Amino acid sequence: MDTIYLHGVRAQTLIGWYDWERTAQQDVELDLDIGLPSNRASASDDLVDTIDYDLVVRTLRDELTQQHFLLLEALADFIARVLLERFGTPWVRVSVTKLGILQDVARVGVTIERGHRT
Ligand SMILES: Nc1nc2c(c(=O)[nH]1)N=C([C@H](O)[C@@H](O)CO)CN2
Repeated sequence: MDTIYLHGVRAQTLIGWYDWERTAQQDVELDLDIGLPSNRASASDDLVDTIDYDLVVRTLRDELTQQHFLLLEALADFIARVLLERFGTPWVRVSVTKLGILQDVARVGVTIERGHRT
């Protein structure tokens, strides 16, 4: 399966288990590996035959500013569902990272996979 990757995508959302985290949106970093429904674009050289990664980034940034989550797991699942349901990806790996939220821990996050990799 051909894939598109988008790594180190910064986005903002309201997220956190604790009340103090949910007073303002915070930056999260996304690492996305997105399976393509076909490899048609390799031959056609046409954007309509693939997933437009620019549209993926714009869609996710827009959606995440309108949502709120308690856990990173729920945020990752939301992103996976957008990619599966709206972009037609058959398989996706989503990593979401909080930056500097824990003392002496640079990055903490979760990774999930959804769909089927062929
Ligand atoms: N498995 C998880 N553990 C924790 C999460 C999470 O999203 N998934 N979140 C928190 C707090 O929101 C944390 O970011 C700040 O203490 C704690 N544990």
